[in-house]
Amino acid sequence: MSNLIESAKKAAAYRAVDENLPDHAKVIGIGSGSTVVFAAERLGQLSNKDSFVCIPTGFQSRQLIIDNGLHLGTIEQYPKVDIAFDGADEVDPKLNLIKGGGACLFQEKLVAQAAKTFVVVADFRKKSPDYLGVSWRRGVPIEIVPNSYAKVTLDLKELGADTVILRQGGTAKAGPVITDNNNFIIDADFGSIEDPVELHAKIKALVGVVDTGLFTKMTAKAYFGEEDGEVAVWEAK
Ligand SMILES: O=C(CO)[C@H](O)[C@H](O)COP(=O)(O)O
Repeated sequence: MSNLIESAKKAAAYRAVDENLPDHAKVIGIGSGSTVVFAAERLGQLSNKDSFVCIPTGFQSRQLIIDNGLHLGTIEQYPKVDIAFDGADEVDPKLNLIKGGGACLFQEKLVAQAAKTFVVVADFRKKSPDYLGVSWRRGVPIEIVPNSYAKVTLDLKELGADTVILRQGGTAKAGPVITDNNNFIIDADFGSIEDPVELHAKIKALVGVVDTGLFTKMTAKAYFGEEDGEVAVWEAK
């Protein structure tokens, strides 16, 4: 199973890069997670890789850029990104996303929103048949300023979350996960999300919230590596 999933991720990422990289691209965003590893690998194989800079979305992503011999830039230097590639935890048919499973959502959203074209790479498990929150059952990741966690927890329950969990480092760290921006992550389960735009707006309005893992109206295409080796492409309508 794990080989199958790795092959699916690789097939989706390679095809997404091959089909979407504009000839003139000078600034390319690189997301975080295990699937975008293959997008960075593919970019590193290009003969013209000295002609563009790559903008990371966190520590892991910066390492990917360096390890693949790509030129590293920052979003402060390059606030206009030609195209960005990133993974997702769940994708609905309207190309709304849940992201932040790897706790990198704020910088991922910053780069995605700065990008002219935002392309998702994923394996078949990330597709939702209708709404977000159906196949990804761990809740919506929300980055918060640390000392707001108790208040934001109460606020999220008032907004209707069934469970609100401050994400812990587990065996890797005693206490909460600290993001690349020195913040905390809350995972709030709202069940099936019929209107992610409205839910995002309500959560984002809470004092203490930096951003949510609901990415709406920003994805142009999503590439899914399938179990049979094929790649499915969903496009924004
Ligand atoms: O949002 C993310 C990190 O914050 C990742 O892009 C998302 O979790 C998908 O990761 P993977 O490709 O490993 O499934």
